Amino acid sequence: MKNDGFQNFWIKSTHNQYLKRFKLKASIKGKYRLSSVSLSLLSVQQWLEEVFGNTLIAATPNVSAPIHLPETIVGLRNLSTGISKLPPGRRGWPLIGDSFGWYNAVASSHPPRFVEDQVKRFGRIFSSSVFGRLAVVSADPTFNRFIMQNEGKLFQSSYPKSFRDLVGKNGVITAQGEQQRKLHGMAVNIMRFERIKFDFLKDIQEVMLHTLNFHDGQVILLEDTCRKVAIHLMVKQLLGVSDESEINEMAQLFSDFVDGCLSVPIKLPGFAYRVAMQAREIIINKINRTIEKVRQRPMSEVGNGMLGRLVEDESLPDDAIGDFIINLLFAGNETTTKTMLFAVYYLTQSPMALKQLMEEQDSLQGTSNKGMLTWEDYKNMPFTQCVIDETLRLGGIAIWLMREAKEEIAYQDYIIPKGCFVVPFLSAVHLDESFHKDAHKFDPWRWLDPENQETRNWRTSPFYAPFGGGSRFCPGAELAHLQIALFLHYFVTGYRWRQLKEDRMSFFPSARLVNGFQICITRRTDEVSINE
Ligand code: HEM
Repeated sequence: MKNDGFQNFWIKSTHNQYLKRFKLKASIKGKYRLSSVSLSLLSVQQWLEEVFGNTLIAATPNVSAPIHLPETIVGLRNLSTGISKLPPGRRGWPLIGDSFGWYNAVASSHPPRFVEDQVKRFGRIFSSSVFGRLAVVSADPTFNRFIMQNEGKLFQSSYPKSFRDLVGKNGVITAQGEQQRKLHGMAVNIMRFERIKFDFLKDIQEVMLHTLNFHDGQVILLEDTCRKVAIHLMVKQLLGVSDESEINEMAQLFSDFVDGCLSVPIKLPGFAYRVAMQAREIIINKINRTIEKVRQRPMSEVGNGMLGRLVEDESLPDDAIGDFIINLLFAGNETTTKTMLFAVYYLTQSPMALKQLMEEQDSLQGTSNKGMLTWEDYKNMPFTQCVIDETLRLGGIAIWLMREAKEEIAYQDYIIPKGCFVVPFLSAVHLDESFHKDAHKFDPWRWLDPENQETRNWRTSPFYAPFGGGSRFCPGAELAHLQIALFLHYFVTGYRWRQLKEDRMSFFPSARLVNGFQICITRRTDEVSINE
């Protein structure tokens, strides 16, 4: 069998078999050392490794191919025993895996359709290669809950290194174990119900009145408007800044930062990732200066901003506060922006729902000063809440979660290898006809049905989890609901609109409408019906 330090083997990789990772790695090395296209393929591999922070796995489905392996790495006697049972699936081409399939899926208006196709062939839990990493994907509500509930024990979140560098290692999103739990607890505390009620209600409305200010006939891209609203909310809520020019400056920095988080991580000048890195540095410097200022002020003058409260609490060292704030910014900004945008998009397509929502909002009387809504008003918007819940179900803002197996995990008949990427595909469950009747229809009324109340509970329901679950459950969920409801209030009571350009959803690099939802705005005067 010996031949120049290499041995010839037939490695079989079928849907149900997974060749242990080091062997595949060895096979890649062996293979490309003998390949005439080695250099270009290797550089692609290195680039992807940088992007995804992991070694790529090449497995050729349903093919038996001769692969040359360096004798020293192989340990071939283990080959027959080192095969474990992965969920069935399709892993695409060597090296690139099923990246094109996944890219096409997320760039389409409806990524779960791709998952649906796999589910039909392989079942609700299947294996794949997601952007070059061997992955187990789940469209199974029970398994999704299992993954989320076992965060930190069997699974942990998994992000590319470039993303971790940008959001910072001290932030709740990238932190693991004890540190994650501590930071998560702080985020929950800072956005807890009573605080939202007293601290945020007025601030949010001030931002709405300031940013939703259009003249008759104005043409806008609603996506830009929603982004502006969300960024202003963040600046105000996180930093407690109220000076106009400072808000604008921070809004620009925040916007650059968020764009970079969602871009390809090219560190060259002019690229969004580099701009975001620079924005990050300036934001952190500003936060540090603000911390100094807060410390010099008497307690009573510490503002409403979360930063002020964090300094007051004294439970985080200064150098961790910046990362903490930046994490909240990332987690809350894009999600809120897109939910506001998609809600208006769906309402535009559903005149009945829009009419009912407008009637509900028109009927609310701001009882406090300057016509602002009170907490009681907010609690009196049942249909608006249904619209938000339905937008989150159908729009799929956080379509999937990114996890990694911390150890080899046995689930049902399957073995999930340690290090394997694990993807609870939330929106595949949200759009599954077996769990939601007419799942592809925008039907906010479904949430009024008494039979659906258990399903609707986004804290516990396996069938509806727009805010995730387990120890990473979104600490901003209540705040997000409040912000979106108030946005809808000020938008529909102040304006009517006409869509000017066809649009469709895409989910790459993040959830969006490809044309930004171009609309022409008309100020509402005293009419009450949009169907006049
Ligand atoms: C409609 C809007 C929102 C949606 C759909 C949403 C969705 C989610 C989801 C699905 C997760 C779980 C991520 C995971 O398990 O990996 C999450 C986590 C998180 N969200 Fe939200 N979110 C929204 C708004 C917000 C807001 C407004 C904030 C705060 C300003 C926020 C802060 C966070 C944080 C800090 C985490 C990380 C928690 C952790 O890893 O421990 N979110 N969100």
